[in-house]
Amino acid sequence: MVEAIDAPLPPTSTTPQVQDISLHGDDPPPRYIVRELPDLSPPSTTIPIIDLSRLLSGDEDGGREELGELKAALTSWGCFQLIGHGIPGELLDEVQVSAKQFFRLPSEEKQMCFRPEDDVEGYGNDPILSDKQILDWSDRLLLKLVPEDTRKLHLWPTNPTQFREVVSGYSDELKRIVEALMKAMARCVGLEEDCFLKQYGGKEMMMSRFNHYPVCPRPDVVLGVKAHSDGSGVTVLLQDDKVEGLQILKEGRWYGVPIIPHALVVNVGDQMQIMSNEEFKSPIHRAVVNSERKRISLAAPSIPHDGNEIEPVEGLGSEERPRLFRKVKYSGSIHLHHYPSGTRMIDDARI
Ligand SMILES: O=C(O)CCC(=O)C(=O)O
Ligand SMILES: [Fe+2]
Repeated sequence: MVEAIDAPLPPTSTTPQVQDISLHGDDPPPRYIVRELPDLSPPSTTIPIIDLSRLLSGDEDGGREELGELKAALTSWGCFQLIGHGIPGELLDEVQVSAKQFFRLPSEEKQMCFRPEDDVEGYGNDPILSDKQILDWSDRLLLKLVPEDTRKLHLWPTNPTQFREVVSGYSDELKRIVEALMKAMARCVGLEEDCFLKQYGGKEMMMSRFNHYPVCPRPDVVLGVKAHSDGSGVTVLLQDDKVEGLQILKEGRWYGVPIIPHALVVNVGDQMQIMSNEEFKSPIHRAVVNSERKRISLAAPSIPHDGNEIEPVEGLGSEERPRLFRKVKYSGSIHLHHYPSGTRMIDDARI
């Protein structure tokens, strides 16, 4: 993780896109060299696999068994591979292809999507908040998906032409899945199924972060995304269908997460760790890069509406396990402040 930052500086647009640095095949500039060198081939692990269609089969044996598996996954790894989610494989393939086509365009053609100086949405590299910050070897396109009427469509790619339709279709599917998962997460620890969703106040937000990791001649000294936990309630990640790179930290060791075709990687975020009084873990994870093949991923964090207050739900604290967090007001800018410095908003919320 990077060192704590000093007072934040305004983002600057003068740093080149990683894609452009990568085109020349030069070694990464010093700003990208991490202090803690990544292990490029850690043990691969089968993180738990959860079947959503079984989870939704109610009180039948399969449903109950799957709820037990879900609880085990959330309390141990804080993440799992989701299968049986009902999203057609062709749609997932189209999302991958559309993202790859967009990233492949030369910088001039992505101009209309460039992140404005005063915004977090749009296309750009790791936002720079401090001179000391070590930069991620990735470019990203950040777009709000939900609420639909707050989408900044002027930053959404028009090339490739199918991008908007495909991503909107995927967003509708994600909304359905996230709602079903939030309810199942409550049920698996014996709570009212709406208890987590209620804290979203009916005004949830879902972002999309398209990550592009260009090839790097020195993957051993950079990170695509530095070690972090997500600031979300839950995040649904569509991994590249061919190139691995996601790693998860468990009990002090990094594990590589293998690709399961058309499965989605779901992880608990800090908000859910707070709401569940730390029953569920928000895992530390990172992405490594590759000297031969570029990689993409699409993370969709689902978060309470800016300004919503969240706290551990009633029924999870006990004498042995007192309430661990105070009530906190969530704001997207809190997470953005913490991410570059490698610190966690969740630690500020601890009692
Ligand atoms: O690319 C990946 O596999 C991980 C991306 C990620 O963790 C994120 O965007 O929050
Ligand atoms: Fe993440």
